[in-house]
Amino acid sequence: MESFTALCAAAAAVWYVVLFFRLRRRCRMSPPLPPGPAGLPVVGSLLSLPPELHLHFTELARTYGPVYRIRLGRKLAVVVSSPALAREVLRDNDLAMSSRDVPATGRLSTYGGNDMAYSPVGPTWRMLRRICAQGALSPSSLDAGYGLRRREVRAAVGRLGASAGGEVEVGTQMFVTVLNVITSMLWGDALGAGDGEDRGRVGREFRELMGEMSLLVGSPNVSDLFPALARFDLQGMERKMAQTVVRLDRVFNSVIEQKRKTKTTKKKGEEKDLLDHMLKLEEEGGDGKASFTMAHVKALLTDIFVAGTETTSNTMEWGMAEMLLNPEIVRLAQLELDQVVGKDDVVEESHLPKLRYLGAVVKETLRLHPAAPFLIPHSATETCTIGGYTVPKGSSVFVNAWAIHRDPSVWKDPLKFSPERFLGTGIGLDFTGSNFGYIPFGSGRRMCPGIPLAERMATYTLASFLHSFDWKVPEGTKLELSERFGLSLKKAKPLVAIPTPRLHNPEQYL
Ligand code: HEM
Repeated sequence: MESFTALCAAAAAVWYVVLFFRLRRRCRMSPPLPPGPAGLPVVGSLLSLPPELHLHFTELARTYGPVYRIRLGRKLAVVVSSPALAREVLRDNDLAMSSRDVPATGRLSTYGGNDMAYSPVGPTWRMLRRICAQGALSPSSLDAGYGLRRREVRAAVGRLGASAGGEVEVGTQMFVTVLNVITSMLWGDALGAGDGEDRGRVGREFRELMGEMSLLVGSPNVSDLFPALARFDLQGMERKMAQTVVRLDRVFNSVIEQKRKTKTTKKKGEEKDLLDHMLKLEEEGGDGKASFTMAHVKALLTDIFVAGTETTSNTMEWGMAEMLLNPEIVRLAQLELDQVVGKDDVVEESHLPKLRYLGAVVKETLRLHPAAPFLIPHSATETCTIGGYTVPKGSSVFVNAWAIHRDPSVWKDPLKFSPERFLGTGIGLDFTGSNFGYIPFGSGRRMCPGIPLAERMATYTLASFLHSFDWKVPEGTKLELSERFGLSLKKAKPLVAIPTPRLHNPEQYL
């Protein structure tokens, strides 16, 4: 017995020695963690986070370099801020980095993470992307939907024409236009399709709702950083999100009920919208590879609203603000419009490919004001090496597009708003995500599926607003460009401007 005990002790000792050397070798072999602020015990750097997170994360890169780590409660976050490192995350390690943490607020807004943005890569996510890519966002559907976009943009020009000479909140006008285009695309009718005043009211309410959602999803929440405390909802963010979701859910239920009532009256072959397709798929239970439930229907609707409306309308508001600060750019854009469209006609989407200067204005706007400054943060499903450092499995990975787009080693005179930089032959200076110095829509498998719609809507609406009106800021108002951080970066102070008709024929404003 004694010899057996001695044998076990000797075996355990050998095992410990082997384990010790193995671990030491592994530690020597695996690269270190990225550098970063030490932070406090337990909370890490949580208490030093200011509201404008994009500025803070960009500042930290000046101290710790283009890849650094920051501990936020129990969560390790890695922030990358250079094109080469963005490429390593989004292309070289695309699959391992293609997941996302679902924040507690996001779980509520997406009916349990049943949407596209928070689904892990797999059959459900593929089905949701296919519904968009082959459905409402396919080139043929977008071409077929031009009539709806035209109707909404012309209605917006009409509304502005009616308030000509008075002050208008440009962002609200943009938002209502985008919202109505998207609702028409989703379920065939504009939201608040009553008179102009009603539309304005509903649009404002919906904008508040989307703004609230994007702020709640985009802001740090103790529940995510200390999961053990999640049930206390210490910041009240889940409670607020639940209230917002109830309001949105009411809208969805009434539209779905209406759809079901009119389904029987729809003739065979009659144009179907995205909700028709989704409800059919829901009745069938899925595509054979993944199930599709009412939670998926509502979650995908929410995704498209949250990801599609504020991002696009904020981009247009930033574009107008930058132009109003640079009258020469307005002059050049209007000159191009007068040459391509003429003053006796109205802008059509078919003009857009010829509006190269305005296209460059939109690209430059998305460079200086990327709607999603950190993209939608990714999460590592495997331990990876990025920039020579270890990024452990489970880390959140922030690609700081905002910093990359303002990096002086990537862009000449980066803070200057200069559409001309997109007129040359710059390689990959488009929205495909192939040039990692310019990634307003991300890159890789999780990149934005809404690019074709966003590009058309932003350029078409800006073109119509600039072609139809001269714009000025009210007397005594100082136009400035401060930002408010959220899931979508918006202007801290809404842009207020005065439109004056510049076309002679009143019918062009009907
Ligand atoms: C100017 C407008 C827009 C900008 C700047 C923008 C930007 C982005 C970015 C940066 C991402 C994340 C990419 C990543 O994490 O790698 C994203 C994802 C997404 N966007 Fe957009 N977007 C815009 C408009 C739209 C529109 C109009 C729609 C829908 C109609 C849309 C739907 C989505 C969805 C569903 C995702 C999640 C995709 C996934 O995870 O697979 N976006 N967008």
